[in-house]
Amino acid sequence: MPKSFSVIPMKNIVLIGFMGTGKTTVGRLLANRLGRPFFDSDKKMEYENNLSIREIFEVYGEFYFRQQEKMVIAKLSHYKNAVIATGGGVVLSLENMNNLKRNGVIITLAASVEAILERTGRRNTRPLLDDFAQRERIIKKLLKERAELYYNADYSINTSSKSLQQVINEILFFLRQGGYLRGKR
Ligand SMILES: Nc1ncnc2c1ncn2[C@@H]1O[C@H](COP(=O)(O)OP(=O)(O)O)[C@@H](O)[C@H]1O
Ligand SMILES: O=C(O)C1=C[C@@H](OP(=O)(O)O)[C@@H](O)[C@H](O)C1
Ligand SMILES: [Mg+2]
Repeated sequence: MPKSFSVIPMKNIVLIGFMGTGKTTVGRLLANRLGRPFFDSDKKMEYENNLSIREIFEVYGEFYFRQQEKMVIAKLSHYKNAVIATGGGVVLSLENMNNLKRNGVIITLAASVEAILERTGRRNTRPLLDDFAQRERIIKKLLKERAELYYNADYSINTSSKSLQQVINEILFFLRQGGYLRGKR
C-alpha cells in the first residue's frame, strides 16, 4: 500500500465562473496550497496554439476558440489530482461540463458587476470586453445569458467582497467537509 496520500487518484478541483471572478488567480494559489498541479485552460490553449487568447480570437474567431477550448477541456478532464481553472465561457458547452464533472468537483466563483468591471479593467486581455465604452452593458448581457449555466456546480462562492485568502479558505472548508481532500492538508 502506498503511504503517501498524494498518489491516491483524487478528483480534480475545477473552477468555473464569469471573467474576473478570480479563477486563474485563485486556482494557482489553491494548487500551491494543496501541492497539486495547476492548469488553466486558456494558458494551455495559448501554449498549444503558440498564440495569445487575443490572437486566437483575432486570427481565427470565437468559433475556432470554442473548438480549441473543447479539445483542451477534454484533455484536462483526464488528469487526476489537479486544480483546473477554466475560461468564463466553458459553461456554454454541455460537452465541456460533462467532461469536467466526470472526474472533478466543480466550484463556481461569482462576483458582482462592479467587482467584475474593476477586476477586468486592470488588464485588457479579454477580447469579449474590448469595447471599453460598452463594457458594463456587455458584462450584464453575458452574465444574464450565462447565469443559469454557472449554477451547474457542486459549490458556489460570491467573491465580491472577499480577499483571495478568504476565497481560498472557503474553498478548502467546502472541500474538507465534502471529503474531497484526504490526508493532513
Ligand atoms: N477576491 C478577489 N479580490 C480582489 N482581487 C481579485 C479577487 N479575485 C481576483 N482578483 C483579481 O482580479 C483580476 C482578475 O482575476 P483572474 O484570476 O484573472 O480572473 P478570471 O481568471 O476568473 O478571469 C486579477 O488582477 C486578480 O488578482
Ligand atoms: O468568458 C469568456 O467567454 C472568456 C473568458 C476568458 O477567460 P477568463 O474567464 O479567465 O477571463 C477567456 O477564456 C476568453 O477571453 C473568453
Ligand atoms: Mg482566467
